[in-house]
Amino acid sequence: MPTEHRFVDSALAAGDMARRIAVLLEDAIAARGVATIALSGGRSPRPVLEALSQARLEWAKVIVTLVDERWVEPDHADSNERLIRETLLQGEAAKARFVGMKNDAADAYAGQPACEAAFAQLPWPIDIIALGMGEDGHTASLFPEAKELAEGLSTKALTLAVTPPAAPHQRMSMSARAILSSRHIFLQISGAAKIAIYDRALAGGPVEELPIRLALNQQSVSVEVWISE
Ligand SMILES: O=C(O)[C@H](O)[C@@H](O)[C@H](O)[C@H](O)COP(=O)(O)O
Repeated sequence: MPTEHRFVDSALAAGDMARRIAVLLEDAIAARGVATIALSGGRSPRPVLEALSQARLEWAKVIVTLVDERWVEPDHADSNERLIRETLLQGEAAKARFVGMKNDAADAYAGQPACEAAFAQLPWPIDIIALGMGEDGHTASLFPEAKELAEGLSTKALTLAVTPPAAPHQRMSMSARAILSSRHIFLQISGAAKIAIYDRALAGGPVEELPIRLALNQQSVSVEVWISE
């Protein structure tokens, strides 16, 4: 059962999540000399990333990477790398090392081997994996109707290319194996529609129906959820 942090206001939830991330990054640096965090894209993370960017940490000892990426140039409006650079990697936090997913390959499928090689160099397990969730129950870029979903849930690889059934752009995504190769999973849930899907996911059922279940219905990695109306 995940640890839930409930707030009436998403801004308060974002500030609390950022503070908790900063504490765990500090603990990781104290314990191992380095801290790693993998971040999701989309709209929800922005206030968390802006708040985290203000944290007083030894940022040069932090590695920041992505849970997934849209296969677009890093200056594209939909790029998760662009989101991270614009919000988190500012000021002192710009000293962190960023390991992105997008490379020069023409498409995500051609780009996957180089991305996999780069991810294999990260110091696993990742200290914190920050997930979002769509209203279809997807997380990372593991979409319920994607043809690569079964691969994403079963592969030993850390990354895979995905063509979302409805969302724009090919994606590079962490696999379920990569997401569960972590010390802490954080999940942001906001709004009634997502809360209903979250509750349904918790009630159990096939992970293929609601891929967020890969994180919620397991006991090996601690899961904390920030829930706001
Ligand atoms: O690249 C992405 O879009 C994310 O990694 C994706 O999995 C996101 O977390 C959900 O789609 C929720 O997105 P919102 O926060 O915008 O609702």
